[in-house]
Amino acid sequence: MNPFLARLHHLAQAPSRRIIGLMSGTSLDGLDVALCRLTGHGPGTQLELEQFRTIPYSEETRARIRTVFAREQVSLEYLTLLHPWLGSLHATAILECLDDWNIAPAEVDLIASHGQTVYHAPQHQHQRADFPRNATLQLGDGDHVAVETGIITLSDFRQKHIAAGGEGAPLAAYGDFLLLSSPDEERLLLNLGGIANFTYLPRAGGNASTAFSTDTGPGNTLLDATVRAQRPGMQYDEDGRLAAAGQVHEGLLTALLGHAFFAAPLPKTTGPELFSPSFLAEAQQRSGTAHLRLEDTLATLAELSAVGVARAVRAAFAEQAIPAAIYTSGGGAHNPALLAALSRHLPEARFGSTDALGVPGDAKEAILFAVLANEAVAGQPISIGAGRQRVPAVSMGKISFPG
Ligand SMILES: Nc1ncnc2c1ncn2[C@@H]1O[C@H](COP(=O)(O)OP(=O)(O)OP(=O)(O)O)[C@@H](O)[C@H]1O
Ligand SMILES: CC(=O)N[C@H]1[C@@H]2OC[C@@H](O2)[C@@H](O)[C@@H]1O[C@H](C)C(=O)O
Repeated sequence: MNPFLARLHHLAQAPSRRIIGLMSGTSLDGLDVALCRLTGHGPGTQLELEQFRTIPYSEETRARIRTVFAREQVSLEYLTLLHPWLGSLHATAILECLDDWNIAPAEVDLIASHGQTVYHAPQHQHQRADFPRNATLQLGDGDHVAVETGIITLSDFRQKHIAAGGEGAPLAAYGDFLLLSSPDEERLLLNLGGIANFTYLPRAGGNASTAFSTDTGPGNTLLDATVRAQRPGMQYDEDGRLAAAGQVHEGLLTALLGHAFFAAPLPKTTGPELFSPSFLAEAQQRSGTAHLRLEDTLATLAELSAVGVARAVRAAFAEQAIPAAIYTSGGGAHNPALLAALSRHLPEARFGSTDALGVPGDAKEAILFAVLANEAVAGQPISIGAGRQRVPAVSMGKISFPG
């Protein structure tokens, strides 16, 4: 037997596994590295987050990713070169973290690598009759991660979800369901990343098929792009100070909310391919607001993110009451202007952070991929939200051996 298969066989039967989850999201701020000890599998999964770090991307790395990121047309040579280069960059980041944490690669069982999304193309967004399918592309080849770290690596998690009928995202529901369901309350878990999404969790032991996750629209992506364009050197509106100093412009907000995405049925996914600077520029032109003060534009964009969330939440529950408990995660959870807008649009909800549930918000997405790898190796194919999501039970992630 291939010794790596024997190792996987052993890992699958072990009571627990030490797994590094990796995530680099649409904000391009860096690579999130979560060292997890996962005990058991399925609804009994126990998480111990041993270490977590974000390795910031250098300006050069950001520029390289932006050369292809969310662009309809790119150099095929550049894309080909970027794929292994990013895999190698991620491997180096892992080895640096392990060195700092005084952990040898041989003491880690698996790596779960999301890769870098460079293009997300659900059918409702690309609308091409010649390719009537959902599609998504993540770069950072898993073989390079495995060979350079010496650790068995699972990668490219989204393709199976698409092959089975989904949009390849959000996958959050799988990890949220296994780690954060509660017998005491139904919950919404709201991730405010570049794109915002939420997971609905019924009470643990209730009707699991009602759990699901959906994107809701922009989280920080338009806020970040606007700040970067108008304040060179600034990456984002720290603590939402600029947005808090502005006024929402109703004309611009209406123009932005006019896009069909906001009225589309759930679940749905999106990305910066749609919510781009040109999406904003068109809405500004239609509403005659191109010369608004930066503060007012940011206040309006924070409002847009909050209204997107509130509309999707209300659409999910129609005439019924929404779950009272909403737990936030992701970088936008650090933005008081965004949180204030959310509270205004969902006044009946009680907002907290997933930190209070034992899952630090900044690490949650990286942990998700460790959970998916744990299920692929030691668990069963999982089905979440059969009622709404209509994706049959799947195991996600492709396996790369280090040799
Ligand atoms: N103190 C802060 N004040 C305001 N905004 C903040 C703060 N800290 C982080 N952010 C926002 O969070 C962003 C990073 O969020 P996060 O790392 O969750 O995104 P991501 O994982 O790349 O996105 P996605 O979940 O869409 O893939 C920053 O670009 C910024 O907009
Ligand atoms: C295609 C893609 O990378 N989508 C990301 C992105 O970032 C947030 C939102 O858009 C979400 O749909 C997804 O990531 C999380 C981890 C998910 O799949 O749940």
